[in-house]
Amino acid sequence: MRVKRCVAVLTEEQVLNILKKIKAPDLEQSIVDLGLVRDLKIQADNVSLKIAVAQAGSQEQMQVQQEIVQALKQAGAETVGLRFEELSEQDLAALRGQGNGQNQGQNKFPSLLAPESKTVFIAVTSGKGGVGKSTVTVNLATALQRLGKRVGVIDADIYGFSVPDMMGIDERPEVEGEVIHPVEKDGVKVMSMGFFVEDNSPVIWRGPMLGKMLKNFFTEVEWGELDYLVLDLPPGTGDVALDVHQMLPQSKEIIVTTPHTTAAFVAARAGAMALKTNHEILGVVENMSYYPLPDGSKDYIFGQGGGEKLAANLKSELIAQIPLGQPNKLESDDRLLTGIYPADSLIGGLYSSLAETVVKKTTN
Ligand SMILES: Nc1ncnc2c1ncn2[C@@H]1O[C@H](COP(=O)(O)OP(=O)(O)OP(=O)(O)O)[C@@H](O)[C@H]1O
Repeated sequence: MRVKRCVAVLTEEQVLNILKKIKAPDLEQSIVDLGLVRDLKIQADNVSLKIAVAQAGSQEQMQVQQEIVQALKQAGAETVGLRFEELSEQDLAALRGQGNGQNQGQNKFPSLLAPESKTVFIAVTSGKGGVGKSTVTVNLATALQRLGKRVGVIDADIYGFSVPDMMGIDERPEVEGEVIHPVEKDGVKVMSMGFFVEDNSPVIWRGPMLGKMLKNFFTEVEWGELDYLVLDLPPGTGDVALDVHQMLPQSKEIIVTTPHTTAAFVAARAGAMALKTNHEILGVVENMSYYPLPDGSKDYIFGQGGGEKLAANLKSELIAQIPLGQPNKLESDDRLLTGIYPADSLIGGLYSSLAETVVKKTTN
């Protein structure tokens, strides 16, 4: 009798995670981080992919081949279709440079990823889009800067990079030789994936490419000394979130939700990932909590309790409840209207309190 094997269908994320552990022979870095995995396709329990190698047909290639097939079959793939393509001399030289990127970076300027770096990383995440993750990122960063901290922001939300717009940034980073200088706005240093997109055209970047970009943001960008680096991650638990978890094991997290219970339920997944990867959750920020009425009462338009419930679920704390309100342009302020709330507004004050809480929680 023929017994049909019951196999789990792998997702792209799972496959990339498995491949991440496999190193390119003479580059000493993961084939995924180096962007050597191409044309990945998964159909039922068949996985097919192309790998770029230094030298086709070499002993190293065969070794990588065996490692990949073995790892994927062990994880449940029935068949693994592997093709190879040879890297050009130019690509190879660039990758060799990148392989040592961290060391080169350390020679050029101290890397934020160096073990002696004192920078506190805070990843701002959410379960779904549109809950105000970018708004919280830029306003928390600004509030920390107002407290006198040296602050940087990385906008890694590739599907909706809104940080430059929210901060009123029109310029691009300056590139000097091999060094990239972040854009500085109101004392906050900013790098955004959006700086590398022309005319707001849609970008289709695959996971490994994103990871590479993000890594370059740490190793090729001269941040100077920073007390805090706040990262705006794409919503959900995709590749970039995973990259950040792996690249920044010391990163702490803030989870943004709205009071709506469904939003909080979805956000719990992002929180569960943080817990699973041992990232400390600083707390939950509930955004759009209520609409403040002129008589001082509150209208809970989107319901109540989502933030509280999520915090309890994650054994964390609700560290801010931000009401609905447009960041107003001050009469005296002739700058463009941005997404930053003025320090003396109700919401600006709430962000100051949030920044104080964050400082308290991250200072020993
Ligand atoms: N408290 C608030 N009151 C009023 N509008 C808000 C508030 N918070 C955010 N917004 C607005 O809601 C919209 C979505 O916010 P934002 O871009 O910060 O969300 P997001 O979670 O980062 O979304 P995405 O992941 O899709 O980029 C923006 O237009 C923003 O100005």
